Amino acid sequence: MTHCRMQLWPPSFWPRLSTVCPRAQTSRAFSSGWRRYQQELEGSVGPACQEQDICIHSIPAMSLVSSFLPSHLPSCPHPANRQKRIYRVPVFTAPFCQALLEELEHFEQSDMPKGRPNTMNNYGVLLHELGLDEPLMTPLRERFLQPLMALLYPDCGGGRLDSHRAFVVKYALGQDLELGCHYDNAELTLNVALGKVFTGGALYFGGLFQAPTALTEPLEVEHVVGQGVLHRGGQLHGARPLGTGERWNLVVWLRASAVRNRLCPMCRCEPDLVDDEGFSDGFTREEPTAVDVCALT
Ligand SMILES: O=C(O)CCC(=O)C(=O)O
Ligand SMILES: [Fe+2]
Repeated sequence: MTHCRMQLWPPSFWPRLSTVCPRAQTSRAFSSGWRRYQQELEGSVGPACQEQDICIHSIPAMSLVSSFLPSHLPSCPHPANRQKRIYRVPVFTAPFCQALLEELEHFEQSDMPKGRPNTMNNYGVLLHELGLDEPLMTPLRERFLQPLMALLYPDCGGGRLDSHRAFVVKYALGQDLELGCHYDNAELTLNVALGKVFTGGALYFGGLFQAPTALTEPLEVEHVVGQGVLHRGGQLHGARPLGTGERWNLVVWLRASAVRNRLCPMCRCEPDLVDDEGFSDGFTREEPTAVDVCALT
């Protein structure tokens, strides 16, 4: 893609990153961003990107396949299992996945402070730490996932998604290999395979955790690079052991405060809230409905 309207990293990050990621080793997207940054510093902004550059920061360049657009929805999501309401959808093109993987590896190798993606995975990247939450994940949720989820899961808050926790999980020999059976702190989840080359690691799905059924015959779903698997957060699932190679998947826990404010998806009780920053866990304090006293007679 040719668009490169936004910087890949907040400028304050870049001088440090350039030390840990020598330019020769950076991806085209990063290099073009770096070029642009240098030009801006010098006060002479030249052409933003080369034709072949892939910029992962702006929606037009996200390489989302056109079939993801709502107008194509009826034929787009492929039910991996109708009864379990698990769907497969194309999300990213292969070059986009490649560009994103390169950025993830640069970040992994850098000495930037890093949090764990979640309490279960030890390896991976939080998208907001990479600077990709606002420019990439929020538009992905608002413009692409919301209409899709509203159609597929109206009863789970699919039409009322208002926050997310987005992270990439990484599996490799000597690191995390598999993921035990769990449910997500999410009303709905998108899991997109980014690569690389690997064997094993299939996702498996059981019943809803609210109505546990034994995992005697779980549904196995193989990864396809660029494709996403959609499921309800409460659907019990896990990942089979990696055989060989490295597996990286983008996971977006989608949250609807209108649902979780009443029923916490983890403890199944009404939540007891404490103040926190950012999206936090996706709960909100609902203001009491205002009454227009002037209108009362
Ligand atoms: O390993 C995977 O791709 C699944 C990750 C997952 O289920 C999660 O992080 O909630
Ligand atoms: Fe999960």
